[in-house]
Amino acid sequence: MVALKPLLITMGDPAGVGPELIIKALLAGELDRFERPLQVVGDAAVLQRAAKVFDCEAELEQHSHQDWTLTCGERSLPVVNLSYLDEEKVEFGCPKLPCGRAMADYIEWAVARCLVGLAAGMVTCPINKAIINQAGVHFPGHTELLAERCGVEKVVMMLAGEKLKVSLVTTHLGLRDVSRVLNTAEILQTIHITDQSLRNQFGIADPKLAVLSVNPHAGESGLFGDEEERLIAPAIEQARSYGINASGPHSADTLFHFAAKGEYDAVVCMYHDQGLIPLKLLHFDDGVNVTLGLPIIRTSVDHGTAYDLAGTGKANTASLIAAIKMAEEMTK
Ligand SMILES: NC(=O)C1=CN([C@@H]2O[C@H](COP(=O)(O)OP(=O)(O)OC[C@H]3O[C@@H](n4cnc5c(N)ncnc54)[C@H](O)[C@@H]3O)[C@@H](O)[C@H]2O)C=CC1
Ligand SMILES: NCC(=O)COP(=O)(O)O
Repeated sequence: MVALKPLLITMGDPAGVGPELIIKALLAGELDRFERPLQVVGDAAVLQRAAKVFDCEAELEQHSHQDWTLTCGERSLPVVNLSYLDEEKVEFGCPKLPCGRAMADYIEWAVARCLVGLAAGMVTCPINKAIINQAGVHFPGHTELLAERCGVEKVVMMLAGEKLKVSLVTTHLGLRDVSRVLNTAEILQTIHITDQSLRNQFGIADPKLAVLSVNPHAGESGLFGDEEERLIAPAIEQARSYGINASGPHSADTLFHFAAKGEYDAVVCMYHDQGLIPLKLLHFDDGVNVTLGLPIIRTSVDHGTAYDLAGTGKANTASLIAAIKMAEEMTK
């Protein structure tokens, strides 16, 4: 039998909840349920320290320069060790510069491994976007970094839960810049990539997409802005001419009520918070962030570093588990 390629889990910010989520999921036996091997990409000593949060002694065994095994109780976890952070520099809940380079290195290693076909996909734990930038890695998030490393011009950030899926035309930028950068071509690409991914990766035969407006009341016939008539409606028209079942521009205030009842397979949103507020209202615990349009599989937790919880063991593992399950589904 051919050995299954591993799914890589990047540890995220060593000062955030990523390390303890991995350990908590491991101790709860959640990671045992996967047939496919999992490999953590991070810092073995930081993971060992995270085990102490759960009063669990974790042993480390080094096999080669990078390959380690972390054993907590009955369970073991292979770790690709990419950093040797000084414990004093990794205080729980206190993001620091040396962690910035380390968390970028975990992502870089994982994406390179996926691109050469040595891993089945990557699941990411949260990073601190400000700190990776301060460390000289100039990307606003995983999504943009991965697009660049994979040589893809347009990818789509989708946040997915059982009741609601949202995909975003614009991602990490200030609200005042949204209208300035919105354009018909990118709206159309977002609709197209969302449609293709729902068909090919989520197994939905004829996805029904709702495309949102950006202004109140869908612009009220131009009284509150003209992006709907000028930019969004032409994109929807073109998408429909390609056979995509897209409608809109819908008023964002009412549309989510119907989408959450199952009337749409996904909602195409114009900016980050437009989609993420309803998504997190419904799926705060178990939502998954998935990057559509990449040549590799990448899913992620839907939340951030949760510094207020780091070191308490209280952070919920449901989003990490859902992200691993989704990545596994996408390999099929
Ligand atoms: N994919 C990624 O790498 C993401 C990274 N971030 C980064 O995270 C940092 C903090 O961002 P915030 O806006 O504070 O969002 P956050 O998600 O870290 O925290 C917001 C609130 O949600 C709670 N929370 C988060 N995850 C939780 C979990 N697993 N279980 C229980 N409660 C949880 C936190 O305790 C906090 O009260 C920022 O630097 C941001 O850039 C934010 C979102 C995604
Ligand atoms: N709020 C979701 C988010 O910002 C995710 O960013 P990324 O690091 O996955 O690009």
